[in-house]
Amino acid sequence: MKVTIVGAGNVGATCADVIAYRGIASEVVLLDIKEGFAEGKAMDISQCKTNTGWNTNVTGVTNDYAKTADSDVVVITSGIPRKPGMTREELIGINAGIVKSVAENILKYSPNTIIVVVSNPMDTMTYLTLKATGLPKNRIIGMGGALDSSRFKYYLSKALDKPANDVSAMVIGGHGDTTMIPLTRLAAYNGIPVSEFLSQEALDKVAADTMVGGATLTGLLGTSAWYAPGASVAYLVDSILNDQKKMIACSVFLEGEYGQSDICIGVPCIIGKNGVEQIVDIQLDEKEKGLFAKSADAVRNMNADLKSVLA
Ligand SMILES: NC(=O)C1=CN([C@@H]2O[C@H](COP(=O)(O)OP(=O)(O)OC[C@H]3O[C@@H](n4cnc5c(N)ncnc54)[C@H](O)[C@@H]3O)[C@@H](O)[C@H]2O)C=CC1
Ligand SMILES: O=C([O-])CC(=O)C(=O)O
Repeated sequence: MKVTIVGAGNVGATCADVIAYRGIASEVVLLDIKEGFAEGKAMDISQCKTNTGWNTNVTGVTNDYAKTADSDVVVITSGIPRKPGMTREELIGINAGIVKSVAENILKYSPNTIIVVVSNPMDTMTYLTLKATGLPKNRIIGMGGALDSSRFKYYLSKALDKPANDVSAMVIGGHGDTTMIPLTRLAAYNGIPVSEFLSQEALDKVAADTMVGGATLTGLLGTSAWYAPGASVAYLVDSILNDQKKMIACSVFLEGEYGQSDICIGVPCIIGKNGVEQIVDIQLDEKEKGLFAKSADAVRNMNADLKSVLA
């Protein structure tokens, strides 16, 4: 199984590293526009092989799409990250052009691939990729919910003072500081609702911390996060390549689900060898429905800025 990762920066290289050492794919190609950069990252990652015991073939190329031919999955992480004080939405001006041209180049050599979009603003970049390529909706997946849900579980585990892997929880909606919807009502500690253990005030703080999880890290690091983002992409790619049919919150094209159409936004999906195999359309309560509609409005407003790129 072959995975191409476009953009060998912080997120792309981390994703390649996790895919390699976990043996998720047999071949990983890193592609970057910066001369020699992807080659260097691939070499550095490959020199881990003998001390960490894995065999994935990791190579790097400078803008040579021929080397990405016949990829089963392509991950797009190319573009700029935000700096402290910025929103993800402010990246659209530069990233839209990059994502569109990358998606078009990829399809020349991998017409049957499944594309995972990571570059921000991710929901809008996912919509752009779908519209620009005309690919069937099951083959375009935006990664955001897997990461946001892992942050939600992290903050819940801190509040509970219990292991994160004993917590089950999901974030849906847009991948933005104000558009994420942590589904607190459905979060559980070993099957028991977290409201049995935490006050409403504590739960509200967990949800608020989750929503600004990326901004908090950007403030601390000076650029946006990469370890959890890279691992979250690898988790999603694993479910596709190894047909695991995991339920993962992903940004996908909606046609009536959750009362929305003509938009890519985070909802629970079954992810397998065909990409998005099912959108899990659960019943939200009235408050959650309102939040989802508001989140969709914000994402749709952002999509309107794509007019010139899609013309
Ligand atoms: N969806 C999500 O959950 C997350 C999204 N992101 C987003 O992912 C993107 C990448 O973030 P980082 O890896 O931290 O940035 P980075 O700056 O470390 O890496 C980006 C790489 O893209 C390359 N690049 C730029 N234009 C290119 C092109 N036309 N073709 C090929 N490569 C190109 C750059 O040379 C650079 O190496 C950002 O837009 C960031 O906001 C980051 C974390 C999580
Ligand atoms: O915060 C950012 O800009 C990068 C990102 O999407 C995340 O880490 O959630």
